[in-house]
Amino acid sequence: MTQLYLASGSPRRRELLTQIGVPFTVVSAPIDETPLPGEAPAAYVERLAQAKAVAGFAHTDGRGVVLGADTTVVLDGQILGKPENREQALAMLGDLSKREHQVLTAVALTDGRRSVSCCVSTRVRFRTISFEQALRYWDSGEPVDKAGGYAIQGLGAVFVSAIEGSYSAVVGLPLSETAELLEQFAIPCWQLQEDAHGA
Ligand SMILES: Cc1cn([C@H]2C[C@H](O)[C@@H](COP(=O)(O)OP(=O)(O)OP(=O)(O)O)O2)c(=O)[nH]c1=O
Repeated sequence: MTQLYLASGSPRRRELLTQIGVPFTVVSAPIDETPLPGEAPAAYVERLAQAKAVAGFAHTDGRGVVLGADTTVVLDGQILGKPENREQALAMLGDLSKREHQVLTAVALTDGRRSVSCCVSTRVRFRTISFEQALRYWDSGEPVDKAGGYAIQGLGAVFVSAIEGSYSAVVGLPLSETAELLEQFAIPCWQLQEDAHGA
């Protein structure tokens, strides 16, 4: 069986990959996440996902497959990354209030010879967020390491009035598309533990 490596420090991505029953080993390979001048958001997330996979591959024995992913929030064509401080987080939440935005998540796989990737776009609509709510939300500690300053899987769920597309992509890894990419490297999902069904 091909060994899968997850090049990510994100606990969300670990949980999501575990959810679909794929065994993996985490490798840490931080990269520079600065957008290139004039870079389109979809090109940006796909480039970062590929860069994470390639950087992770350097930390393996060269015989496995490495998965990298990147998530960003896009509003009016602008990339909203992780807020660097309270002011940035409050500004992001204020901008997202009562509007629809896109969440882009790209996934890339490489085995050192062949690389595949995809980018998934999901539409998320927020209800009105008051300044006081944004302040309290910041104080919860949740926005700090999340693209766009919120977590749909956490307290931030109360802001989400509608979603069109992939929920798991918003959290950090589009599971249906990831399964398809894994199949291209003959890595199946649902690798049940033998003792899980009494075998
Ligand atoms: C919009 C949104 C983002 N996020 C998270 C997913 C990502 O972890 C993070 C975006 O940052 P990323 O740079 O995509 O990922 P990361 O730095 O957390 O992890 P790594 O690069 O090591 O893989 O925002 C949520 O958890 N929930 C949400 O609703």
